[in-house]
Amino acid sequence: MTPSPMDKQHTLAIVPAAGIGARMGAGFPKQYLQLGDQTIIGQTLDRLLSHPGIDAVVVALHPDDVWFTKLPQATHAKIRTVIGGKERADSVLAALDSLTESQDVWALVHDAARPCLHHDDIDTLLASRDTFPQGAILAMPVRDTMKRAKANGEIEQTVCRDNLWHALTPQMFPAKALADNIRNATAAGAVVTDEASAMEWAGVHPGLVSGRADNIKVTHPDDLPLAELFIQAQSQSSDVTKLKTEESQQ
Ligand SMILES: Nc1ccn([C@@H]2O[C@H](COP(=O)(O)OP(=O)(O)OP(=O)(O)O)[C@@H](O)[C@H]2O)c(=O)n1
Ligand SMILES: C[C@](O)(CO)[C@H](O)COP(=O)(O)O
Repeated sequence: MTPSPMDKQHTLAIVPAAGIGARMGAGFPKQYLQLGDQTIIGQTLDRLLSHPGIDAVVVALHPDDVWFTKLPQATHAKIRTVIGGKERADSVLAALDSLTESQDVWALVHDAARPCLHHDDIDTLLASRDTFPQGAILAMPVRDTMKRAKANGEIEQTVCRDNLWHALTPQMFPAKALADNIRNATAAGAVVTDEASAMEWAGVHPGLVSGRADNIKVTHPDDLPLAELFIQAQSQSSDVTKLKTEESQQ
């Protein structure tokens, strides 16, 4: 049953963090690369742990992970950990299956590799439950002309970009429905690269919630300096906001 939009929404963040970061080529999992004054996953967890609308954070870790316990966030009272799986969907499902809450809860799934998540985006997604009780995802409309490539590297065709969006995370759904649909979709051999894919497989049409362009996924080496710039810009903006608030209170 979908939790009522009017009830206090018990919301758990799920952070798939069991990947090895092959495309980054760092020699260790990219979520433990330095970003600003933290690791990438440390930035991500701080943003989730500090949001008042998130009641707990379940992190799915690689079975051979030796880094997580060294993080300052590892001992936070709101943090739980599980062992992830072979694919991202398996890691998300492992986290969902670990939930012991008796009441219906919402799962807000966010990639560890998206460290620039802004509280404004979390606010907007949480608020979307009244509009999209079936669940919704943060996303960004495609801005560029889209091309499909041929195997030889030439353009095969231009793809119509009308109503095309980039799926981001967090993606938020009723936890039980999400678990059931990931389990059934993957068992049926469906390609499940995000939570919405599993819900769509079950005939659900999740909502699209426009998100910030700085919510990038750190995937390749050239994503890291960009994430650094976004983290610095957000920090300076937050400092300016704090100053303005202090000035207005004087
Ligand atoms: N079996 C997996 C694979 C990925 N992830 C997580 O899913 C998020 C998005 O995946 P991606 O950016 O592809 O990370 P990696 O799988 O580590 O990257 P690569 O594909 O380059 O190995 C990451 O936070 C990653 O840790 C996971 O929890 N379990
Ligand atoms: C979930 C996701 O970030 C939405 O864009 C994306 O599908 C993750 O893909 P990846 O290949 O696991 O990084």
